[in-house]
Amino acid sequence: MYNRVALIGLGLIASSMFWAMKRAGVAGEVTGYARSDATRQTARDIGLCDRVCDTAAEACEGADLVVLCVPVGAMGDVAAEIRPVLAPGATVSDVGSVKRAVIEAVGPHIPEGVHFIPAHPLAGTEQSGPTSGFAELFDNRWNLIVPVPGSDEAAIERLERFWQALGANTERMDADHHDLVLAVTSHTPHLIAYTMVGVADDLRRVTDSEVIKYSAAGFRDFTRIAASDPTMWRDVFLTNKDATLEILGRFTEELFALQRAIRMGDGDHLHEYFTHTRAIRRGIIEAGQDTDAPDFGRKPKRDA
Ligand SMILES: NC(=O)c1ccc[n+]([C@@H]2O[C@H](COP(=O)([O-])OP(=O)(O)OC[C@H]3O[C@@H](n4cnc5c(N)ncnc54)[C@H](O)[C@@H]3O)[C@@H](O)[C@H]2O)c1
Ligand SMILES: O=C(O)C(=O)C[C@]1(C(=O)O)C=C[C@@H](O)C=C1
Repeated sequence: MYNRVALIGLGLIASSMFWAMKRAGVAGEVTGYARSDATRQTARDIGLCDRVCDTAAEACEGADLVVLCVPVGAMGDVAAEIRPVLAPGATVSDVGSVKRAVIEAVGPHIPEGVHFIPAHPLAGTEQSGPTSGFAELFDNRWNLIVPVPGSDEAAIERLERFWQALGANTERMDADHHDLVLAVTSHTPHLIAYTMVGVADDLRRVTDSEVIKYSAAGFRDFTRIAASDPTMWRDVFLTNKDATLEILGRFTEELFALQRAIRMGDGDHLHEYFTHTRAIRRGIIEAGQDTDAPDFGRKPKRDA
């Protein structure tokens, strides 16, 4: 599908892309670059990339697909660095969790004749670094393709076919809409998990290690999410500021309403609220939209 693919930033997403590309046989040579010597050495040691280069420009020379896999806040600098070697007809894409900020940071560095097609695979784990990737990460996951105005249709379709070969389902989305949707489904939930784990840690002296020892599944999931890469998430909140603040504002209002209901002993309010949220979850399962759910494919119990 592409003769030479360059991966810039060799962490969870780039390494998963490499193994998925090898599984699918969709790329000729895959070159890679990471900022630190240690990461480049690890990549060489584990056979991550056909060739690991010492500069981003060297990795991108002659590439017909370049994928920026660095934290969102580093995308602009990397784009400036590789600009001189980008050949007409090549595609530059990225995997950043925020799209408007990446378009603004990278777009100005894309030379005439080079296709710039941002994308965001909705797949990840709390792990990071070159050894954390695996070929199946994108299987049956969405990858949101966010073409900029004037993007070449054939280049977009080629990138979509590429991601589909890596196991993903693709859909196109406008950048601002993407950032709002992700603020709801990913960014704010991460912030809530970080906060909850912080609260538990504040209580550590009272509860000792019992917080973790006896933690139920919900809190354990919070601690998993709160173990995600701090640089990546710092950049997500700094670059998706407006949408995240909007959703956080709404979240806080709902939380205050629930807090008040608890204080006032308003059981009806609580029951009504939880009935409503349960119906939302069941709707998702019934629509077949959560294939990871343990109850996926089973008929939901109506009156449990
Ligand atoms: N982890 C997830 O769940 C997930 C999911 C989808 C998209 N993303 C996005 O993918 C991108 C990469 O995330 P990841 O999880 O693979 O992160 P990661 O921390 O595993 O890897 C990032 C890599 O980029 C390198 N790097 C950082 N700054 C750099 C710079 N200036 N120049 C060159 N290399 C640099 C790091 O050393 C590291 O090797 C981020 O933009 C993130 O928002 C992450
Ligand atoms: O499963 C996880 O660990 C994730 O948080 C992955 C997750 C998410 O679903 O929120 C995180 C950030 C991304 O940009 C895309 C996916």
